[in-house]
Amino acid sequence: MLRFHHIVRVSLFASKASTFPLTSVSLSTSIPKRTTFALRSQMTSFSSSSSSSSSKLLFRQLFEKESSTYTYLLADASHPDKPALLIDPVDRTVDRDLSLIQELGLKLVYAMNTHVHADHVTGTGLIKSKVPGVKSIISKASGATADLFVEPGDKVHFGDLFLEVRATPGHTLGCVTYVTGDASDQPQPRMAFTGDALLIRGCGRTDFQGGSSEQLYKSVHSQIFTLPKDTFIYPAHDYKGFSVSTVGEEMQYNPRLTKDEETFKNIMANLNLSYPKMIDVAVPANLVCGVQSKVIMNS
Ligand SMILES: N[C@@H](CCC(=O)N[C@@H](CSS)C(=O)NCC(=O)O)C(=O)O
Repeated sequence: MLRFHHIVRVSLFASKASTFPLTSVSLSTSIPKRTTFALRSQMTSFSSSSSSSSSKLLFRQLFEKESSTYTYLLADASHPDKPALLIDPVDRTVDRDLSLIQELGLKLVYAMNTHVHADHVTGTGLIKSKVPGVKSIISKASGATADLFVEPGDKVHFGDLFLEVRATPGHTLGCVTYVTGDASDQPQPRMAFTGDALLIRGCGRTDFQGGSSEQLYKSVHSQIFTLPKDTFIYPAHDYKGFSVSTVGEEMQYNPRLTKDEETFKNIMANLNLSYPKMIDVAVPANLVCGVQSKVIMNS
């Protein structure tokens, strides 16, 4: 048995208000080496034969229908602690998500956001109040408060698995994409949780919260379209009935991002979308990772 230190990030910042004063976060646990990964998505399983015992990614895509938001549950199911994380939880579906986590025998470690959402209140604050010890994570560039801040290149470890952080601003200033690790012992194909930067056959709007069509175009082309073509795309929203795509598919068929930059900017300047109904509630609440959501919703 090897003793591993699961370092979330060597230079990870804890917020001033955090009760988590470490500059690096470690789960020190005895874990075996692994050979096999099983991706429990709707469509894929895979294996790696690089070492001598097994490790499994447990993966669930969850949907919140009022805001058409996807929440993602990932866990290292082969680790004794079954550490898990949620990406982009929604306040309305926190109880559903926590019940599932309990039923699956997982230990929720992180509640993460890809960005400060404008259309719904994050579930992060509620989760923290219901599950002591869970740490909230968001990008430093978001300007939001959280327990832990990530920056481009950081790795978020859960058990033997990890997510890499890529900066994908443009929809908002602080948007990041979380990508499963680039290593032989990590799930293959890789998976990219793109938030609102890249949607399936679409992309996030760029008309508020520091949005910029120029920046979004560069983000997607330099940080997402450079991933292997078989990388799965898992967005934060879908309004058309899609659930998953791939980098190769979006490079070929995305009606906005396949265009040249000038055409893209023109498309984005003429979307004429009305503002999200909840923007005035959601943005202030999400800037504090949803910890005020109950107060705001009840007042
Ligand atoms: N009608 C919805 C908001 C829909 C919307 O604006 N979605 C955003 C992502 S959430 S801020 C977006 O970027 N859409 C891109 C697109 O092309 O639709 C509501 O009122 O909440």
